[in-house]
Amino acid sequence: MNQEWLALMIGNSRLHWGYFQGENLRHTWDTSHLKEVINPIRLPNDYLFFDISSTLPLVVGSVISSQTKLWKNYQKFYFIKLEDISLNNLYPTIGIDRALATLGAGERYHFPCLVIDGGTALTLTGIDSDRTFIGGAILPGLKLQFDSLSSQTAALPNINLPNKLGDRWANNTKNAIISGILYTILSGIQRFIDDWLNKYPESKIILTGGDAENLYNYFQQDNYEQLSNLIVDQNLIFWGMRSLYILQL
Ligand SMILES: Nc1ncnc2c1ncn2[C@@H]1O[C@H](COP(=O)(O)OP(=O)(O)OP(=O)(O)O)[C@@H](O)[C@H]1O
Ligand SMILES: CC(C)(CO)[C@@H](O)C(=O)NCCC(=O)O
Ligand SMILES: [K+]
Repeated sequence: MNQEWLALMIGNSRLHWGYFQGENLRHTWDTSHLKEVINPIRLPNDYLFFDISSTLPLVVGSVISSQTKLWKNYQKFYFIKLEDISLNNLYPTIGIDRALATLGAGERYHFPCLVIDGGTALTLTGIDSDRTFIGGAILPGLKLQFDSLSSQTAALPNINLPNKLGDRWANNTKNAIISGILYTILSGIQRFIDDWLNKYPESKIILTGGDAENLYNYFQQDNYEQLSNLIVDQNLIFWGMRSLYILQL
């Protein structure tokens, strides 16, 4: 079946969109949060824009209820709730983005899996081979760490995420901030991964979210010995939505 549908993940800093034909994810893009629902939805297709009819089914996951409410009059609106996710032992307040991403990761790469989502917040979420949630962690994401340091101090400048990891022992302010944040995050995540792989040696480790590519590159520059076990996949949440929605097509 090739029915078209839209997937929308309402994240903390922006909206993440996916355009599907049946099971095939044809296009993904990000936009800023909406003030109102504009009709029709505009799908950026490389340099062109074309409009999607508002009758397309829209599958929505959201961690921001005020953004969800904007869609209440949309015709074919499927809102994903935690109860829809076929994973065991999820705690009631876990973010739907974490649940969807781990579901998508397991469906795509097999369970057990550990998902590391480098978003506004950085989260780790681990699922075992019985699709049971084992546990996870939440910390400020990369950009948030840089932003909060500069906004709460007088002398520390705001810095964009660098491509290069740089020297651990820095000798200017900018590089000291980069070193402090990045080396600390990397060692912390490595400890989580190593611990997880001790328990679940056959597990996949999947990086996703806005910072996934950067994190992978930093791990590479740091010569992380588990690099070959890391996968970058920006579409985990969409794979999770697909596995739920496809049943209804
Ligand atoms: N255009 C962009 N806008 C915002 N963040 C970006 C952008 N490009 C890369 N990033 C990086 O992505 C991170 C935010 O990730 P993402 O967009 O996945 O977050 P999010 O929308 O809050 O999603 P989630 O709520 O699922 O974490 C930031 O730490 C930032 O460094
Ligand atoms: C942790 C975030 C902000 C990551 O996007 C989101 O998943 C969320 O709002 N979670 C709720 C709290 C929890 O997951 O325990
Ligand atoms: K909050």
